[in-house]
Amino acid sequence: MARPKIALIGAGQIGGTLAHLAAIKELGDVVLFDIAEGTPQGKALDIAESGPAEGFDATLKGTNDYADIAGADVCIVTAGVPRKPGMSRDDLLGINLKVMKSVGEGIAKHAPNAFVICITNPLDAMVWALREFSGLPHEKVCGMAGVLDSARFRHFLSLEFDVSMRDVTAFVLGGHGDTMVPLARYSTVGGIPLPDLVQMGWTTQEKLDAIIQRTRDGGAEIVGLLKTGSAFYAPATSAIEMAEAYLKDQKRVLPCAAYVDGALGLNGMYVGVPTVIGAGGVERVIDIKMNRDEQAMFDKSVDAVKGLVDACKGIDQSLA
Ligand SMILES: NC(=O)c1ccc[n+]([C@@H]2O[C@H](COP(=O)([O-])OP(=O)(O)OC[C@H]3O[C@@H](n4cnc5c(N)ncnc54)[C@H](O)[C@@H]3O)[C@@H](O)[C@H]2O)c1
Ligand SMILES: O=C(O)C[C@H](O)C(=O)O
Repeated sequence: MARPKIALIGAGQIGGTLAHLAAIKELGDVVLFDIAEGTPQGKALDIAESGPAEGFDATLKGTNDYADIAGADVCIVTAGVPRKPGMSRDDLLGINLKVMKSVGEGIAKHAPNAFVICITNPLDAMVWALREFSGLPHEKVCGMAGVLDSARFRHFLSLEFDVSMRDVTAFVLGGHGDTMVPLARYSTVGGIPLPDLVQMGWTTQEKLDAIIQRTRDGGAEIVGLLKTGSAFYAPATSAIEMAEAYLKDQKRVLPCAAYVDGALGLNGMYVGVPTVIGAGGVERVIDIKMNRDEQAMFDKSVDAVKGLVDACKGIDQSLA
C-alpha cells in the first residue's frame, strides 16, 4: 500500500520541524511547499540526508509549485508571518489573511480530499478564513492551538507537582489568544482534578493561578526569549499529534479549533473546543458543561474570536 502523502504549506521554522518529525515517525512521504525559492528544497534534502542515520523510510520533496501537493492526505499550513516581541498575534491578521487566500485556493485545486490543519496566526480567524477560501468540508479543516496550550499547561503543572508529564491531563479551550481558557476543573494529575489537589494541600490557589497565567502567556514568553520569531518545536509536535490521529484513525480526544455549530451554545464558528479526531477528520465536538465562571471566560474568548472574524470580513469582501 502506498504511503500517505503529507503536504506542509510553509517551510519555515514550524514547517521544517514538521517535516523532520513526520519523517522520523514515518507518517508518510512529505512535500514541503513555500514561496521562498530554495528553502523547501534545502530543508527537504537536509532531512532526507538524515534518513540513513535515523533509519526512516519516507521521501521528502521541496517545491514552489502547488501541483506537487496533488492528492495529499494531510495538509499542515504554517505559511505566513510570526510575531516579534511587542506584537500580539492579532497584529498578524491583515498580512496572514492574504496568505490564507492563496493557500486555500492551492489546497482546493490540488488536495481537496486532505485533512487540513491550520497553524498560522491569529489561529481561530485564520482557520475560519482558510476554510472559507478552500471550500473544503468543515470537519476536514481545523486549527492547532489547544494541543499546544494544553501541553504548556501540562508541562508547568508537572513542574509544580514534581510528577511525570504523562500523568497530567489538561484542557485549554477558547481562542488562541490572551483570552484562552485553561480549565482547571477538567485538568488532572493522576486523574485528580486540580481544584481537589488545592484542597488536598498539594499546591495553593495562588500557585495554580500563576501557572494558568503563565500558560496564557506561553507564546509570548517564547517570543520574548527568541526575539526573532515564535515557538516551533512544541507547535510542530502538537500538529503532528493531530495528523497522526487522523492518519491512524486513533479517535484521539484533543482540543482543537474546530467548526462548532450547535454544541457549547455556538452557531457556526471556529474556536478551541474538545474534539474527537479520527479518519473522518473532526468526528465530534464534545459538548462539555461549564460552570458560570468558566462560561464567562469562554464567552469572552468567543467574542474576541468573533471580532477577528469580523475584521477579516472587513478586509476581504469575498468573506463578508
Ligand atoms: N497555532 C499555534 O499554536 C502557533 C504556534 C506557533 C506559531 N504559529 C504561527 O505559525 C506561523 C508560522 O510560524 P513559523 O515560526 O513557522 O514562521 P516562519 O517565518 O519561520 O515560516 C513561515 C513560512 O511561510 C512562508 N510563506 C509566507 N507566505 C507564504 C505563502 N503565501 N505561501 C507559502 N508560504 C508562505 C515563508 O516563506 C516562511 O518560510 C506564524 O503565523 C505563527 O504565528 C502558530
Ligand atoms: O505566540 C505566538 O505568537 C506563537 C504561537 O501562537 C504560540 O503560542 O507559541
